[in-house]
Amino acid sequence: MIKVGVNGYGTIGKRVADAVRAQPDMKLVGVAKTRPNYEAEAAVRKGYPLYAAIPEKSDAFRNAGIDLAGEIDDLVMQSDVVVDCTPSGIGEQNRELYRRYDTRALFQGGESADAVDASFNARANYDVARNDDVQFVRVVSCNTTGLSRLMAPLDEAFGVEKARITLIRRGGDPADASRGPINDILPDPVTVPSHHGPDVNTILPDLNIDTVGVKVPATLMHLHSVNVTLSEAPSVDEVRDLLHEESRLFLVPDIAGIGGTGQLKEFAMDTGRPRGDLWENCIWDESLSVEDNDLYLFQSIHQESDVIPENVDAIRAIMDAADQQESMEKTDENLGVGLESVFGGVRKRITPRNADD
Ligand SMILES: NC(=O)C1=CN([C@@H]2O[C@H](COP(=O)(O)OP(=O)(O)OC[C@H]3O[C@@H](n4cnc5c(N)ncnc54)[C@H](O)[C@@H]3O)[C@@H](O)[C@H]2O)C=CC1
Ligand SMILES: O=C(OP(=O)(O)O)[C@H](O)COP(=O)(O)O
Repeated sequence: MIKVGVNGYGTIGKRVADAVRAQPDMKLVGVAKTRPNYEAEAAVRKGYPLYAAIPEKSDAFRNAGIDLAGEIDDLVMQSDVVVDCTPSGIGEQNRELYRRYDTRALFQGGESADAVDASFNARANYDVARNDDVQFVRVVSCNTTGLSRLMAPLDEAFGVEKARITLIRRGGDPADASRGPINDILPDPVTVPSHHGPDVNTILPDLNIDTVGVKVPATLMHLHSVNVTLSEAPSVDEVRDLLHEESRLFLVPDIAGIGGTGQLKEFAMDTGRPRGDLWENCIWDESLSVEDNDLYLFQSIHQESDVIPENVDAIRAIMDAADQQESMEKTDENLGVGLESVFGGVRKRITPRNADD
């Protein structure tokens, strides 16, 4: 049983805690929070032991009538792995805390690749974390996760000569009132190519990829406009069959009448997904096209949740507790990953194409 702590219980942390609890081979030791807000109350209601992320603020919890299981050092001591889900840049400051107790830690995409021993995506480079020398692993950001999951099977099956991606990025998360834009479209980053391509290269070092990003007044999901020049010239059906084999790629059937990210989220909520989460890349099936060697498609990424199954797999990988296929299938099975649309028939479970290597 892998003992897991979560440090930082916000958009990502609360989802990681729920996903860990759903795994039969993991025990959620507890979650660390800075203040007794509505998310702390939810953690208590779920029975998650609560730890003070900042010891000096412990009294705030007691004054709010919330019993603490301890302070952050106690959580780190009791955990085999801590999943650090603090705001961008804070994780790096916590490395010494984890080192002090020789506790392995996962960081999120807001941390620098230089701050860790390895950057991780379960489908593209799972084994990179299965090394005794690896104490700190970064689960790459939602956009990099979505791009790595798509490029890995395409490169394995057809060879990728060059990928060119335009990322239409949401301005902030729905619950994040401090962000925008409210009424603008921003080249963001204005420098091109953007940081996303090099971030994908922390996962797929040899991939020839250029990305550009814009930010728009939306909160629900990101949207990628994808063009990939392949070494071969597959048919659209060959590409469709390949993508269908991946449990974390959902081909949105045209018959479903899902015209955008709002209806995608509505579909997720209608299917009963917790918080309306979409752990999978959502690729519009109708957008798939191949012109000679050039593949085109649109995919949407639910930034709040696509990294969640990746964190679960990274826990097993850093503990060397399972191989890629075993972990991804276990994660998918216990979390419920692998959208099965009644329109598109039951999806095949993932069998990583390099599983037989
Ligand atoms: N929200 C998103 O779309 C995505 C975020 N990420 C990354 O995940 C990480 C966390 O992001 P979010 O969950 O969105 O942030 P968030 O702001 O929703 O949650 C962060 C939580 O950490 C708490 N916190 C602040 N300082 C802390 C400290 N010193 N110790 C412990 N907890 C502390 C905050 O109170 C908050 O509850 C960041 O690196 C971010 O870049 C990655 C993919 C997508
Ligand atoms: O868009 C994201 O990161 P990325 O575009 O830098 O890959 C993630 O959703 C986190 O971004 P945020 O820091 O705007 O919340």
